[in-house]
Amino acid sequence: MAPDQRVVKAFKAMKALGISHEEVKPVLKELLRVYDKNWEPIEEDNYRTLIDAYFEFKEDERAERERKAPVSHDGGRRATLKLNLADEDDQISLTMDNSSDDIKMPLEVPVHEVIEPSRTSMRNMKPGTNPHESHTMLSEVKMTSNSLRMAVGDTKSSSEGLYEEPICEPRHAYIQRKNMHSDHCKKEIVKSKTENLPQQGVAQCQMECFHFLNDITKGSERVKISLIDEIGNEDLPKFNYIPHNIIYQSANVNISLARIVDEDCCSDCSGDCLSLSLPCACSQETGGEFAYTPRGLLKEEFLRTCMLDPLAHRYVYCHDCPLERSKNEYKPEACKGHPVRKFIKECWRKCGCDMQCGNRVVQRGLGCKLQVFLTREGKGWGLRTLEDLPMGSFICEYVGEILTNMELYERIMNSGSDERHTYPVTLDADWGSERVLKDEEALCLDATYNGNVARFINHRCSDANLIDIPVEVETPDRHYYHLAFFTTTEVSAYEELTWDYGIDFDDHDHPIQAFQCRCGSPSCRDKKRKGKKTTGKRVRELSKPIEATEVDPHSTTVGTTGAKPYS
Ligand SMILES: C[S@@+](CC[C@H](N)C(=O)[O-])C[C@H]1O[C@@H](n2cnc3c(N)ncnc32)[C@H](O)[C@@H]1O
Repeated sequence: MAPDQRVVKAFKAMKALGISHEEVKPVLKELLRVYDKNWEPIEEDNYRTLIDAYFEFKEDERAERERKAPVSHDGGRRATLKLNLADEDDQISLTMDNSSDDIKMPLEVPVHEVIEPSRTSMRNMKPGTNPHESHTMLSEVKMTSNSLRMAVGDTKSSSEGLYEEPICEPRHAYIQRKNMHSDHCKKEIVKSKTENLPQQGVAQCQMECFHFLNDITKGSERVKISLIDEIGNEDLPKFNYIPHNIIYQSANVNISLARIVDEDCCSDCSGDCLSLSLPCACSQETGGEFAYTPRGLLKEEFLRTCMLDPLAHRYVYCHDCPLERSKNEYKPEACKGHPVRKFIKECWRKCGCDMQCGNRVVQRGLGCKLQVFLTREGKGWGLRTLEDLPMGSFICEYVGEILTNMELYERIMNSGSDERHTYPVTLDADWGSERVLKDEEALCLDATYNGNVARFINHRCSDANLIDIPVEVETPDRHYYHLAFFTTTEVSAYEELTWDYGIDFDDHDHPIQAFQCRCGSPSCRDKKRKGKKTTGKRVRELSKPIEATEVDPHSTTVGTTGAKPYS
């Protein structure tokens, strides 16, 4: 029988990646079965689906081997197979003569369509580098993650409708290193993906980038987020991607329907609450008007109020501050103050409207095309948009482990001094209205070990293009809320997304050491330390602790947009 040219082409594309057709065959067969013999989704994007499926199959095979091994380090089963390749029945037959490797390729396969190995990555390999280094690096993270998996609202937002997969189970990033030459010279194959790159840039990227990961989210978000290193000399980030916050241990987060009273939701609504002539109960938090426009953007007026100069915020001062307690349980210092912040309240599960309701923006998850990239200014990895964004666009939430401040303090104290910490955020936007908070109610988010894409957002003093806003998504309890990033201005494609962490570079008492700021802002607050060795600690803090419940802090020194990292 004459070979099916589509099969031949698919094998050829995979062979260019060093994958033999014997290895590809079962994967292709299963894909054809899943897609009901429809080749289009398989051929799309230079066989992207096939490549993904192949690596996933390999990964799962490896996991299965590990599972069957007598000693298992991760103590449990790994991700279930996306494709059921164990099924030996040949439901789809591939009309390809696989007795020979010498496939007669159709001439029309354009060379540039084949995903090629990176040519420059060799230069980047240090002597003695383990060819599976990046693979291992990401595996290591996996082993620590399971014990922390008490998910809060941990459901997968989207899976393109094809497969069900456990969202928190880590999967290897799509980067493979292989021995390519008989002289054992190690050469890296970067399985580049085209999705987030302009077409003409794809081939260039494949030639020139040192690392390219197709999707750091492991399929757990609605959109893929790639990672690209065009510079070299930086290890791949070590962390476990989670799309939703996870309780680490002691945090008290009560997400029960019983907590939501009828007045706090719109059970009588249906469809889209934004289309109502009279806004429903869910708009009360924002003064009887929804915070979002029908296009899903934050209303300019609301945004401007949130962007007020930090000095214009009202501050509350606790009588018994949990933050100070976490630093010194027996002799806590006086409260340094917490800004009173505006909240967005989205419709929640008891509401009658549907998921497409315009008042459900943050809870629908990521929607923009984003990319993690290695910055040229020496800030490490950063986050950029791959599309033009209007002002008020929702970017992502800050997702991490929910810790009590006590737990965070201990974690920081126990971590090595050379460990790069992402900046945790304290969820103190409404501490003033609560009674004295118990330790398990004084919470923060830490994305250092488990987090989402927000952990890559770098700091920029004063004129950052993102702002973080507290959002009630599923509980009226204000000691736990979501923190969402929105653009404060129009942002062009390929611009870095930044956020003002609220660092006081003069604070030397904070447990997390400050970095030397390379934000490049004309209003950089770290100017005086430029060129000096950094020894200071970071944090936003007020200089004037007052033992009162609520104070106007105009006379205090503050450097924050509000939701500051641990302070
Ligand atoms: C939340 S992480 C951001 C992602 C980080 N760049 C990375 O590679 O994972 C915070 C860390 O990024 C670096 N960073 C962020 N903003 C910076 C800035 N403006 N200047 C220098 N380093 C910065 C610091 O090392 C800081 O500890």
